[in-house]
Amino acid sequence: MLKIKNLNKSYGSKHILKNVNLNIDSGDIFGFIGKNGAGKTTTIKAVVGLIDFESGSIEIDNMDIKSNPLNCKKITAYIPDNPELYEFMSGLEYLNFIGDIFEINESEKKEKIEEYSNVFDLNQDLYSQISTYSHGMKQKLAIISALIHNPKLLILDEPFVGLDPTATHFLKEQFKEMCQRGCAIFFSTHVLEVAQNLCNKIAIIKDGNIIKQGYTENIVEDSSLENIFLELMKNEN
Ligand SMILES: Nc1ncnc2c1ncn2[C@@H]1O[C@H](COP(=O)(O)OP(=O)(O)OP(=O)(O)O)[C@@H](O)[C@H]1O
Repeated sequence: MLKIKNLNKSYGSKHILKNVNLNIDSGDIFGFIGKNGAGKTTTIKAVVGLIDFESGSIEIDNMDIKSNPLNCKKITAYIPDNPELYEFMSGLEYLNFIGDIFEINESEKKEKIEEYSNVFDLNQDLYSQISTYSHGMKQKLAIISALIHNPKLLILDEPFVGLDPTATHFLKEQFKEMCQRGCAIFFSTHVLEVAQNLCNKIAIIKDGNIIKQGYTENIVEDSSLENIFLELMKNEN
């Protein structure tokens, strides 16, 4: 569903991503792990078309993101770590707006908005202006806006930051449900416990290099992801 091949990205003279190769299949919940500044957000931004890159290729559902950007975006949902929403809209207006962009029919849109705003406990606040929302409420709204259009590929940057325990629980349940329907989920996180328990596959990036990638159980074996991660950070220095 998402194939990143030999991706290289620099900011000025600083080589940030160094031949990054990642493969995320339908049904995967794929965790992307690395220290601050390792290159996670840069990779994600390249995938969703927010930044250009010098070499390599990115394919979503066998479509190249550079030659077929619109069709890639139609099947992808992206939730950044700090969602910038239209603050002057109410939550409901925003969700309707996103639903219309993705051409969801009226009855399905209404049903999905109701379902997910209940699940994420945002139904009471849907008529309030987004400018009055807390960080966590904005995060929930961004998540709902991604879920209502049923993406084939869901990409999230640090999705659990700022979410309360109930919303965290429901998001994890949604991930499992979506991956059972064949959706591919790719997210960055610093919460290694969540990654270990939730993700069937994991990649670890250090200084722009993928230093480990594969099935979680094969990476962790009888240790813990935290131990493996700390060990890898030591070894690679
Ligand atoms: N717009 C930019 N201009 C110049 N350098 C940048 C820019 N954005 C990111 N970088 C650099 O690219 C490197 C990777 O940053 P990135 O945001 O991808 O890290 P990250 O793994 O997501 O980190 P974190 O866990 O802290 O979010 C860092 O050295 C950062 O300083």
